[in-house]
Amino acid sequence: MATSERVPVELCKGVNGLEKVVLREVRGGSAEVSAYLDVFAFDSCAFLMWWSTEIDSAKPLPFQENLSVLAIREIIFHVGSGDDFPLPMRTISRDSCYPSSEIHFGFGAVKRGGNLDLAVMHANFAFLVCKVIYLYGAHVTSWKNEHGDELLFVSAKTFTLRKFKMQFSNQGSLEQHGFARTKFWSIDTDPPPFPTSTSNKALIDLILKPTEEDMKIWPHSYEFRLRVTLGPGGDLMLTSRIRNTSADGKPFSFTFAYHTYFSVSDISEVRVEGLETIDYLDNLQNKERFTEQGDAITFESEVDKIYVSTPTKIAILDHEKKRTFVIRKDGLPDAVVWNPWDKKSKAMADFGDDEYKHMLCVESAAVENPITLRPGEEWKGRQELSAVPSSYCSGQLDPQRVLQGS
Ligand SMILES: O=P(O)(O)OC[C@H]1O[C@@H](O)[C@H](O)[C@@H](O)[C@@H]1O
Repeated sequence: MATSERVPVELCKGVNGLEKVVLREVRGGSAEVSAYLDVFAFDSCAFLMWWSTEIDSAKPLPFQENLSVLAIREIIFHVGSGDDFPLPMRTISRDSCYPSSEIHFGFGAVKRGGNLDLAVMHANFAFLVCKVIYLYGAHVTSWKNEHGDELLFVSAKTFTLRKFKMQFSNQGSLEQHGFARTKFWSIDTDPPPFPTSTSNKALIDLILKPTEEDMKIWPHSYEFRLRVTLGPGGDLMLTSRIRNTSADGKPFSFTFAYHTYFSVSDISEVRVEGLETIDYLDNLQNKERFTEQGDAITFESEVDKIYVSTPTKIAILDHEKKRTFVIRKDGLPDAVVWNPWDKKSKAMADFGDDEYKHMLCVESAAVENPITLRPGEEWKGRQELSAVPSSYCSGQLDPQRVLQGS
C-alpha cells in the first residue's frame, strides 16, 4: 500500500545533542520507529539537516556540528502505511504522497560556532531539497536534488571557504577574485522589487555594502545585492545587482563571476556542450586568444579558459551519473571553465590531491569587458542552474535539445 498518511510526531531529546523523533504508526497501532534527525526551526519552518533511522549510521553534513534547535512547531512526515512503514523520506513519491498544497517554502537563519552565520532554505521539506548559504562571502555550500545527492563540490580540505562564488575582481590591484567572497554579508530584509515573480519559490536576499575600512582598499560606494532562489523543481537561481551609490560623481568598473564548483562523478567522463567554436582566452598561456575546435569539451589535463561572448545556455553532461547540469545565464556574456588537474591540486593547500577528479568549475562571468557603472546606475547578472537526469551515452543525446532547454 502506498497511501498518504499524516503521522503524529513526538520530539524527544536524543543522544549526542541530536533530536530524536518518534513516529507512531496510526494504523494497527503496533509499529513504532525511532528516527534521528538534525533539525532546526525558524519562525514556522523546520529544517531537516539529515535523517537516519540508526544513530550509528547518521553522518552529519559538513559544518553543522553546532546547530541547535530553536523551536519546532510542527513536523509533518508523510509515510506509506501497512507494510511500507516506515518509508525512507527520499523514496516517497511526490504524486502519491505529497499534496501540492502542503509543500512548504521558507528559509531560516541560525548562528553557529566559529563566528560564521548561515542561512538554510528548503523548497520542499519532504524532498530534502535544501541549501546552505554562508553569510561569509555569500557562499552557497550545498545544493541537493530530491534524492539527497549533493550537486555542488566542496573540498574536504576547505578551511576558509575562499573557494566559492563571487568574483569581484578589478583585474590587478585586488586580491585573487576580489573581496566580495571574503566579506560578511547581511540578510537584506527590504530589497528593492525584482521584476520576476516570487511565488512558489524559497528565496533569501543578501546585501554587501563597503565599510570605511573597505573603502581604503576599493574607494567606491556600492550596494551589492544577491538573491538566492530555490525553485519548486529544485533549480538554483542566483541574481546579483550591483549599484553605484557614490556621491562623488565617479564611475567604477568591475568584473564578475559566479564561481560555481559542480560535483561530477569522474572528470574524464564529463563533457561540456555549448562552447564549441567559441573564442577563449587561455589562462594557462598568458590569456592568449584561441578558438575552441571540434566537438564538446572533454578533460584530460588542466584547463583554465575564459570563453568570451558565449551562448546563454551551457550544459555539463555527466555520463556516469546520468545527469546533466544546465546553466542559463543573463547579463554574463563570458564563461570560465576550470579544472586544476593533478599537479595544481597538490599545490593548493585547501584542495585534496585527487579531488580534481570529482569537480568541474564552470563560471557564468563578465570578464573580458569590465562593467562600468556611473553613480545611480545598477547592473544585474543572473545564473540559473538545473540538474536534470539524462540517459546520455555517446551519440544519443542531441546537444541542441539540451541547450535549447527542450
Ligand atoms: O583558488 P581560487 O582563488 O578560488 O581560484 C581558483 C581558480 O578560479 C578560476 O576562476 C580561475 O580561472 C583559475 O585561474 C583559478 O585557479
